Amino acid sequence: MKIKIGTRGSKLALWQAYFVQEKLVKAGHEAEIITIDTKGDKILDVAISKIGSKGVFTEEIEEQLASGAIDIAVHSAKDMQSKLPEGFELIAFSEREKVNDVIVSSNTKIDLKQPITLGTSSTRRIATLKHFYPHIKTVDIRGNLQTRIRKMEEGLCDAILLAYAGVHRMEYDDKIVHSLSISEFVPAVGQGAIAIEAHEQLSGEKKQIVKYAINHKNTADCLTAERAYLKYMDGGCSIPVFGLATLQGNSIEMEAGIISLDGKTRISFKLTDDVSQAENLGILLAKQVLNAGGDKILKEIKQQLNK
Ligand SMILES: NCc1[nH]cc(CCC(=O)O)c1CC(=O)O
Repeated sequence: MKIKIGTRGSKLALWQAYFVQEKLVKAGHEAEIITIDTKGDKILDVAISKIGSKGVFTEEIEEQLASGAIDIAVHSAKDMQSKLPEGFELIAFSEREKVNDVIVSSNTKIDLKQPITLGTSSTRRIATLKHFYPHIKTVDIRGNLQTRIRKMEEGLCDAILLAYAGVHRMEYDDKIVHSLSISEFVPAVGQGAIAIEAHEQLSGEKKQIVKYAINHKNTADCLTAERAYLKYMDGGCSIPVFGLATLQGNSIEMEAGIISLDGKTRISFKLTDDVSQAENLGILLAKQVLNAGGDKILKEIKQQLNK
């Protein structure tokens, strides 16, 4: 069976598409990669949070899924909205990479205790820095990893704050000067995992092939909890919420929360349950976070981002 894989054309997106292609080929199938340009790839001079996060990297790809021009689309799970448009679903998640954030720099002496300037466009990272490292300045930085590193070396900032997964996949491990702790920088929902999106019209046979070749059950269970949290919080990737689930045997533990944009208020809870309750766990955490003042933070953030 031949599977047509759609992907954005960025280096990281292509790495992920080749990774999926290789798994399908190893499972005995043919797999072709088709690259698709999206709004998010074309608009490079505006912070994503200001374009409006809704589907900037997915709209054009979903058109191709709906028409059947491609069978599946490969995405970073982190970039996927919590509510997909009608007719689309995530049918598999690959085994997750290390989930932490890292500091990348050409200067090995970067010291987080100093008042340095870090490049990042993520509201979660900016708010987390304001909370734990208020003396650090941040500057908006866009573009792929290669572009960001060039901007840093040209003097825009001292270092960049990124997900380990992307840095590692792009083979920039030697520029990592710090690994950030996941107790302070709790990652974004889905960080480090690759998601496979399909349209409901995809044949059952192709869906099975893809699930069998790609899906990693532990990762999928964790992502079920995390994405239920994100959905209940009504958040996309531009809201400073975080959520990380981990599995130990049949027990799933999840930490989730939200930080106000000024970094002053950080709400976080941890819960554990049986893995069969993954979705409920995410919803329960969202209810706790909202009740503890997360609802107010969310409202403020939505007002600020809409300005
Ligand atoms: N927000 C963009 C994005 N989407 C996925 C990754 C890296 C791979 C991953 O986290 O799964 C990145 C870059 C980053 O946040 O540093």
